[in-house]
Amino acid sequence: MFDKSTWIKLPRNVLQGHGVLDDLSAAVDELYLSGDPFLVTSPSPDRIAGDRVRDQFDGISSVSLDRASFESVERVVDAAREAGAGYLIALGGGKPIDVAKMASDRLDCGFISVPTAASHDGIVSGRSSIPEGDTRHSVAADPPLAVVADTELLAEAPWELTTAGCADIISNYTAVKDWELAHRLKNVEYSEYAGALSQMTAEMLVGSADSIKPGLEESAWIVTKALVSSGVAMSIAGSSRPASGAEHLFSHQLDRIAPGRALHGHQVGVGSIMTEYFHSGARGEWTDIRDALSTMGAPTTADELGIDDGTIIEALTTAHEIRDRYTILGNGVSEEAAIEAATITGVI
Ligand SMILES: NC(=O)C1=CN([C@@H]2O[C@H](COP(=O)(O)OP(=O)(O)OC[C@H]3O[C@@H](n4cnc5c(N)ncnc54)[C@H](O)[C@@H]3O)[C@@H](O)[C@H]2O)C=CC1
Ligand SMILES: O=C(CO)COP(=O)(O)O
Ligand SMILES: [Zn+2]
Repeated sequence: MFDKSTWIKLPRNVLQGHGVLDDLSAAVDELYLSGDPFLVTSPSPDRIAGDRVRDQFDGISSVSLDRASFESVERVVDAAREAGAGYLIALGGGKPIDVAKMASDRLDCGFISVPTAASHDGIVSGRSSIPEGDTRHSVAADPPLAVVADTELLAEAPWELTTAGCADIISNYTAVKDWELAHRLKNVEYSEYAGALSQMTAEMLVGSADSIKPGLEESAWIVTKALVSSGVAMSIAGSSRPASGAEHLFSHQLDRIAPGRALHGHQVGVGSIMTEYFHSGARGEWTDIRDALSTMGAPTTADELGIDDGTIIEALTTAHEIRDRYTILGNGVSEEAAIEAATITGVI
């Protein structure tokens, strides 16, 4: 008997372009939602674009968060319940979007993703990434019902947020290699389609490197398209595997040991240089990853991340403990091997 089945959840409307934030209420009308909206944001995005949302939704209640945590999710759930909200609007970077994604799952309602930074590929994905104590949960949640990505707004965001988005996409190269390895060694389920989409997304972004420059709205356009495509790969896979391998474990561990030092995308980019070295050796493709990051202006060294060498080595040797996800790190790399990899690749 044929017993395979799958359920791919994707957004219904994806609006991308100059000034589309002003079409947010029209995009919401198209979804035939009932009840009032509730805004989930964080301080800078609220200051930058909160009023443009409020202007379209009279009297909308809101919560502004400063971090992604299960506590923040509870805060949103309580406040949205109290306000009698019918759906959520997430405005900001990856953190408010992840919190709103999980809260909407708890509230059994939909949410709309309104990124203010092209900094991460959770804009569209059906995963919510939330740290808790010594671990990091990649929680299954529904993807947004709609995405409204205003390239004018995204292009005005600090440039390093866009280079973080580029690096989050470039890390797909090693994430897919880790996924294939886990499939071969541990029989982890692998989707050829999701793996190919994720890898092609990284290849297309690198192919457009010449058009990714500060001050060009086209850069925000190219990077956002890649972030959407990578999020779709995660939705097809039903896991973050196509976009999150050992380089993400390394970054999640840095978030624990050295919180708030560097952006998620920048950390995974540097992680990807070293994990590519583990995959293919000193003459392998780690130089391609480093060069792609550097062409786009993303960090390639510990110094550029603002993180000391010892912390890089600690994160690399303990990254495998973050969660039960088999990668090239296996059961852990020794301190000597970590120092050698970080030194040869010029990270430290
Ligand atoms: N669920 C998923 O599939 C994914 C989740 N993530 C998660 O997303 C988070 C990383 O996303 P980030 O956007 O880097 O974090 P973030 O939401 O903390 O944003 C980074 C900083 O940029 C600021 N910011 C945002 N838009 C701005 C603008 N237009 N102008 C000025 N400042 C602005 C924010 O206030 C914040 O200080 C991590 O927690 C990561 O785990 C990342 C990728 C995928
Ligand atoms: O950051 C992500 C993909 O870019 C999400 O991955 P995690 O599941 O590791 O949080
Ligand atoms: Zn990521």
